[in-house]
Amino acid sequence: MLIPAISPTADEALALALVQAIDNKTKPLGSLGRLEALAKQIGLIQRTTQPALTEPALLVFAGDHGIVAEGVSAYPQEVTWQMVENFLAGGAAINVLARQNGCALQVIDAGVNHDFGTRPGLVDRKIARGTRNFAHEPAMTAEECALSLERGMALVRDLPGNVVGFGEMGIGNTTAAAALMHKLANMPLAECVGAGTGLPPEGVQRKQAVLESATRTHAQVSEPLAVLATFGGFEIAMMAGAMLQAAALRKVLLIDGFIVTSALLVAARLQPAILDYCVFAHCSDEQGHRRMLDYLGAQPLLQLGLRLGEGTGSALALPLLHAAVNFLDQMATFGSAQVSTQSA
Ligand SMILES: O=C(O)c1ccc[n+]([C@@H]2O[C@H](COP(=O)([O-])O)[C@@H](O)[C@H]2O)c1
Ligand SMILES: Cc1cc2nc[nH]c2cc1C
Repeated sequence: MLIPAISPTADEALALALVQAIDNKTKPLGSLGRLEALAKQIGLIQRTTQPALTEPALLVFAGDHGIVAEGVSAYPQEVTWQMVENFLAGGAAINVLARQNGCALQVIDAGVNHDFGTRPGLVDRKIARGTRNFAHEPAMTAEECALSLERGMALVRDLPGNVVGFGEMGIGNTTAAAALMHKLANMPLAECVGAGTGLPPEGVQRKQAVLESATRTHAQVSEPLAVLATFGGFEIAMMAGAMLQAAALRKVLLIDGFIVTSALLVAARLQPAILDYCVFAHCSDEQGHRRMLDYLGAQPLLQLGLRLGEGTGSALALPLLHAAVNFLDQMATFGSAQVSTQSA
């Protein structure tokens, strides 16, 4: 498997030109706050002082997890395929938000434990019907992990636009994501484990005990792809591949919540420059997400108390990307509007 090359976006001359263009707009210096940093980032990604967003797409990857046999989620595994059906019928939160924000939605079966048959609208990239239970054995083989990454990369090569949002669905995947965080960001499990879909405190304790035992079982695993294969999910690995390809193609990546960010942890270990291409949509209420973002040096745009997944944060942040690009494109400058500049 070939991991695509990703170049840092740094370009001093272009950065200066972008800052000048932003500072020339009819507003007090810096007064558009985070939108200014966003406009600069998108300009650097697209290598222009006139960035534009085309055909944003949201990819929602679904997969099941063998670790659910240990009782680590508040919901049963069949919710994964039932929610996939809901996505296809247009009735989930992400359908509403993607529609509202003019974002195309692709739903990908990365490894759901269900036979969907031929379902129009569902992108079938199924690796297997769920991962193995990593309490006892690695969740995937190295081959399954590599195939997941490759399928994610191929999906993004076929996308027309220059913005890709990421989302996921998978009962049990906050347990997988917590393990990835523990191993890849080197944080104590207690800081990585949260309530997921809504475990009560005893449930969170149980989840932590399951993870403590599993990480002891696989204590020798440390290399990022081995960590991904041991603890990850098919949807997480496919997302990591899709993210790497999207950054290699200089697209803007919209990063959603706890699980999507855990896929980025893997991708960033393989290609650190990927972070230049990432816009962090929001900070999830899942305990652990804030620390995961801090570890990556990421500043999320929104904090709305969301803990849903599906790419809902990504979809909600898309209008802010449009705002950043539009002010740079459409605002008058001090010169063109004949407005006086700062006096002192
Ligand atoms: O995105 C998040 O931060 C997030 C936080 C908590 C839960 N989720 C969603 O809930 C599911 C995983 O929760 P759990 O408790 O089954 O591990 C999965 O479908 C995720 O999309 C998502
Ligand atoms: C109903 C439901 C919807 C979801 N969407 C993402 N994760 C989810 C988990 C549950 C339980």
